[in-house]
Amino acid sequence: MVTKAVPFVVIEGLDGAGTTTQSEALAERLRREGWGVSTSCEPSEGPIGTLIRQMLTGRVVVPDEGGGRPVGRETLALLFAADRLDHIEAQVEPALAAGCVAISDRYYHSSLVYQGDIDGEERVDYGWVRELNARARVPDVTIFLEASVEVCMARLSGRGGQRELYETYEKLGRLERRYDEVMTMLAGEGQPIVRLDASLEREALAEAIWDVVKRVLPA
Ligand SMILES: Nc1ncnc2c1ncn2[C@@H]1O[C@H](COP(=O)(O)OP(=O)(O)O)[C@@H](O)[C@H]1O
Ligand SMILES: Cc1cn([C@H]2C[C@H](O)[C@@H](COP(=O)(O)OP(=O)(O)O)O2)c(=O)[nH]c1=O
Repeated sequence: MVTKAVPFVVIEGLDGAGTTTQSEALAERLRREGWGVSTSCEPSEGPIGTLIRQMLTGRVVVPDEGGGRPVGRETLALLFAADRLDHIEAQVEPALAAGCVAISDRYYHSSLVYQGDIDGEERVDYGWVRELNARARVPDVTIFLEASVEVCMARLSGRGGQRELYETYEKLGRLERRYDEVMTMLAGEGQPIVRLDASLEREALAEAIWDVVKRVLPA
C-alpha cells in the first residue's frame, strides 16, 4: 500500500476574503484531530517577506524628488518569487519533513493575480511570472476562497489597520476577475484547486474547508 505524505495546503483569495481567518481555523481543527501543523503566509515572515511588506505599506520606497515612489512592479514580482522559494526552504519543507501539515496563507496564485498585471490596468502577462515561479512546488490542494469585491471591502473596513497598496475598490474588481482567470487556467492544467464560497459564515466555511482537507490527509 502506498502511504500518502502529509499535504501542503494553500488558502488563497482576495484581500478580505478570509484567508488569514480560515488558515488559523484549519490549523486549529487539524491540531484537534491530532495532526502536527505548520502555518505560514506570503509575504513570509522571513527577510525578503519583511522587506516586501515594507514596500507594500510605503515604508520602503524608490527615492525621488517628491519623497519617494512605490517600488516597480517587476522588482516586486522578483521579490515575491524569491520570498516564495525562501519560504518553502525555511518553513514548508522542514514542516513536511517533520510530518506536519503545512498551510500557507497565499502562494504563487497571488503572484499571477497581482503581478501578472503589467500596467495596473487591463493588460496581463502571466508568462514571465510563471517562469519566475516555475521552481515552486505545486500544492497538494489549493483552496480558493471566492469572494466578491463588495464582501471583501466590507470585511476590510471592519478589520481596520493600514490599507495596503492593493486594497481599493477599483483594484479589487480587476483582481477578482484575474483570480477567476488564474484559477481556471491552473485547474485546467490539472492542479488541484477547490473553489469555495467565501461569503459563507465563518464556521460553515471552516467546515467546508475541513471536508476538502481531510480527503488529502494520509490514512
Ligand atoms: N466568513 C466570514 N464572515 C464574516 N467576517 C469574516 C469572515 N472571515 C473573516 N472575517 C472578518 O473579515 C476581516 C478580514 O478577514 P481576514 O481573514 O483578515 O482576510 P484576509 O486574510 O483574506 O485578508 C476580518 O476582520 C475577519 O474577522
Ligand atoms: C503572496 C503575494 C501577495 N501579494 C499581495 C496581496 C496582498 O494585498 C498583500 C499582502 O498580503 P497580506 O498582508 O497577507 O494581506 P491579506 O491579509 O489581506 O491577505 O500582498 C502579491 O501582490 N503577490 C504575491 O505573490
